[in-house]
Amino acid sequence: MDTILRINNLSAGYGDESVINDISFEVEAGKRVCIVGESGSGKSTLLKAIHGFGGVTKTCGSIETPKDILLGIVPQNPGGSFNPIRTYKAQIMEALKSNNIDFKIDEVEKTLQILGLNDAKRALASRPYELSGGMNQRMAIATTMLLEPGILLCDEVTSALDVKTAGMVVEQLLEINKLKGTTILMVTHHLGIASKMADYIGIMKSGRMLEYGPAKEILENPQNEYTKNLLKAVPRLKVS
Ligand SMILES: Nc1ncnc2c1ncn2[C@@H]1O[C@H](COP(=O)(O)OP(=O)(O)OP(=O)(O)O)[C@@H](O)[C@H]1O
Repeated sequence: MDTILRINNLSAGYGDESVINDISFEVEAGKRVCIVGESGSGKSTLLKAIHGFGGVTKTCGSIETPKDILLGIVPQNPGGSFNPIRTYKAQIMEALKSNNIDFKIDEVEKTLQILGLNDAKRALASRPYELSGGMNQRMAIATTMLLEPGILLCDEVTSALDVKTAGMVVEQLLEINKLKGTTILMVTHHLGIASKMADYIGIMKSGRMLEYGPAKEILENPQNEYTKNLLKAVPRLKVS
């Protein structure tokens, strides 16, 4: 399997100050990776450094992806990336146009349906303020997916959702990965979500990657004390 993302000794932060330090890991194409860590551990900063936006500056190391690959990011609060009073259809058309992708209604509706938005016509005619948090989150994932990213970067996409809706969004991300083979890199503070979704898990604390490896190994045989304690706080994990 080809490596689609290689991070070598990366340090990055804001201005001159690094908030993530000496991070190295690789992601194979088509895999699902979850980076888990408590609030402030640097997960969003890592995603922003990979995506190259959000004012994050790289102070050391490298981020390698294949040439011409598009990195799609679903931010923590997608509300901020949409105009609340314009229809999703207008905003999706605009996003596709600026990436030189044709708006094909069948393709758009199919993507919305994979994400559980079965009444795609209604969703497209809606404005963000008219939809629930869960629906807006799925519209954000759908819009990013329509740009055909090689890697889908997801920043805490379930944190604002109730448990049931969060579970649905995770199922739908798994479906996207299965149907389209999209590599997914998701950051979350929820080890339970990582256990459901990830092929590989990285554990971050205080800007460092404490351990990174196959999900089964991290969940069943963690090497780091911090990971062991995190696992104790999630008592009934099952790895399928
Ligand atoms: N725009 C910014 N300017 C300066 N410092 C920032 C900025 N954004 C984040 N930080 C700092 O970087 C550190 C890591 O924050 P980051 O948002 O990456 O953590 P996180 O693990 O994603 O947290 P959360 O789960 O709460 O989103 C924190 O100390 C935070 O205060």
